[in-house]
Amino acid sequence: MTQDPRPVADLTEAEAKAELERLAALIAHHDERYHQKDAPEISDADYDALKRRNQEIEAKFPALLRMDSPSFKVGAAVAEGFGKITHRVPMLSLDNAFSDEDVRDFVHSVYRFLGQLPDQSIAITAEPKIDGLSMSIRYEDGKLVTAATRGDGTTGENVTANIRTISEIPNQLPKGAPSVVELRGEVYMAKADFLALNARMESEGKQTYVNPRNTAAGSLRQLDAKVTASRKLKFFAYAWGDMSEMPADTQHGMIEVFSKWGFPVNPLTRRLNSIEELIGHYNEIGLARADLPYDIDGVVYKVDRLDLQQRLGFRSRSPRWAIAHKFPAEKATTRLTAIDIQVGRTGALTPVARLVPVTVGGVVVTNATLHNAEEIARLGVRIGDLVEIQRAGDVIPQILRVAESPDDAVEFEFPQTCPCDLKTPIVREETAGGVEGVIRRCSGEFACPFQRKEHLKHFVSRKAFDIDGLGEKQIEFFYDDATLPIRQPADIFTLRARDEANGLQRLKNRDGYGDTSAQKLFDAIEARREIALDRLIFGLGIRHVGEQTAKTLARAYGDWASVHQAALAIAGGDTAAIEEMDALDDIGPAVVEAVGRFFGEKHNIDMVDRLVKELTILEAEKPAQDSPVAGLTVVFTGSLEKMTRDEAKAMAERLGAKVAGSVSKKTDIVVAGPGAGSKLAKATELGLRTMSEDEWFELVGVTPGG
Ligand SMILES: NC(=O)c1ccc[n+]([C@@H]2O[C@H](COP(=O)([O-])OP(=O)(O)OC[C@H]3O[C@@H](n4cnc5c(N)ncnc54)[C@H](O)[C@@H]3O)[C@@H](O)[C@H]2O)c1
Ligand SMILES: [Zn+2]
Repeated sequence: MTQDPRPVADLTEAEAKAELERLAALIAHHDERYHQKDAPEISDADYDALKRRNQEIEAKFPALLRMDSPSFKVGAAVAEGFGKITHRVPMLSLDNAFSDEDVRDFVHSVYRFLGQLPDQSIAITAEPKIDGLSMSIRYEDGKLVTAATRGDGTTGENVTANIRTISEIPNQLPKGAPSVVELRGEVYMAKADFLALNARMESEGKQTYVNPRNTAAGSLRQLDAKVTASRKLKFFAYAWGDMSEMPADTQHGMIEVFSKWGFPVNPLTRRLNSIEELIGHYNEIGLARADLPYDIDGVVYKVDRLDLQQRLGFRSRSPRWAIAHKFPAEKATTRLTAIDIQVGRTGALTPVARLVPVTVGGVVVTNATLHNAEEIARLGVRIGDLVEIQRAGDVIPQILRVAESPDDAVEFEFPQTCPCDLKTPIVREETAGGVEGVIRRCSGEFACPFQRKEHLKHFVSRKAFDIDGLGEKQIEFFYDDATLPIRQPADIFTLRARDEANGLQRLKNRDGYGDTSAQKLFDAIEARREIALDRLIFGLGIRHVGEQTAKTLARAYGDWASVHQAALAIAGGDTAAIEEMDALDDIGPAVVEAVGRFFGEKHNIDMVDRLVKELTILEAEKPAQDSPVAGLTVVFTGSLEKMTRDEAKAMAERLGAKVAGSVSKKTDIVVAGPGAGSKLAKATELGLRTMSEDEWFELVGVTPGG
């Protein structure tokens, strides 16, 4: 994207025609990547540059204007899988201003259009331009009825169920609100929630997201609203569509009404009276930008009076009464002095570029992520290079390109071992997403000091050992404790004995522990000395061995001795053992390989041996082979009335059935409670066997509660 295109002034008409054709196709491609797939390939600044070039050529050669010109288009068409909603009032885009000059031009054009003299001041509202995705939410008689994305401006995606999961958006308007209200605004993800989500993705060994905007869009445009619900999306109201009645006559007044109705509105909104004030406010927001809890990419100016808005009207893709004053791309050039390897919680090794400190958009940047070895190769970056960096969406700075490479720059060699110095091999993993998805990990797992603490947290987590009073916080506390350290799982079960050796004096009377709480902790630990086989397997934190896989393994092998023997055999390369595990339902080569790798490391074997000595491991319950649902795949949906989801799942599994989260052709039975929605619809569509909760109990011959 950095190649210099030919200046517009030098283009012949034939060249301009070809260039417009190229740009139309290219921009349409990037629109689809950004709006439909939530996965842009180029930066917003580069995208905006393409649009501007297109506009400049069109301005110089008006006769060449294409029917499919990007200048007329808004967003992209509705993605597959969603219902469509036609907007009664179109959802448009905004014209952009990139300089103070552009802002002046905008204000002057407003005055000119209205025939107003410059001294008759026209109030203009300034609102931060939230970097999320716009949403139109329709209320009828006060009740939320539909919600739609912008789509191509005319038709959007029906995301009503997803929007209902956002707690900041009321389901009900207060009494007295107009009978039809189409409220519009921006759904976004706060930076902190984005970082927390990424930390979680990382701890689950999944590839992380790139920025809050795409993550918010991707989280909202989910066919399964449960995913949306888990993502903590937020909202700011700033516009409207179809309204049966107008509750105010200015932009600012409308926003105040929205706030009274219970919608979040942005606190940095101002009503201003001159170009100088607009630019002053823009500069102020620019300085505050880095510290805001959410990403913004500019300031939107809107003529405040709604009657004037109406007179000004619309162009094909944007209103004449508003403009987005964008912040410049946050780029800078600096020297790369070193590349360090950072070890994440799951052992993922990320190369980090150390930079000569440089200020980018008001923030001092000293590091930039290089993502993985493939990215280093793609950029061709070497130590000592002058690099161009960008703060993308305010999160982690990225290296865009090498600006200059001196002769004495040094090639970076990706290390063969983890900085933890265990000399355990680095494992290269390919997750979805091509070269971007390649992750290298330290295979040290429990033994790698960078990973051990996180493994311990996993070990005590709810679906593993689930020890009351011993959670993440306490692991942090005990991990580095001088007198009673917990450095590996077995240490948890020796905690009391170690304390006893000191007359039970070490734990109590400090850091919040008294007689009772210390005793309570010891009791909770004792209660878990007897543990279900699947919880133990899951608790070990073997890569790819999640809760479900742990259950499958437990059920298949029955007892710990058999699991252990099989795992050691697999580590030793025993083909029969490998094939046996590989043949299990839902278990693929990745799991078998991970088990083999885990039990191929002496430190893991020792850790497990020490732990197992402390435990009584229960045998797995054998699933009933003669049950009427043995071997079938069941989906529970809707609200169950006689059992919880967990109970339903456990019962079905006890009866030898497999419980799935989503309906597919492979589903055998769908048990639907009241309020069952899309899953039931899909089951009916696929002609699957569906039944009520009661029919389910009848089928399996169980009396609820009995
Ligand atoms: N990187 C890429 O490949 C790529 C591709 C397409 C679009 N884009 C980016 O998307 C944007 C262009 O798309 P666009 O058509 O949505 O235009 P836009 O983002 O420039 O302006 C319109 C949008 O601004 C948002 N907005 C936020 N706060 C607002 C407020 N207070 N009042 C009104 N609107 C507000 C709304 O969602 C509205 O739809 C640009 O930033 C562009 O760089 C990038
Ligand atoms: Zn390591």
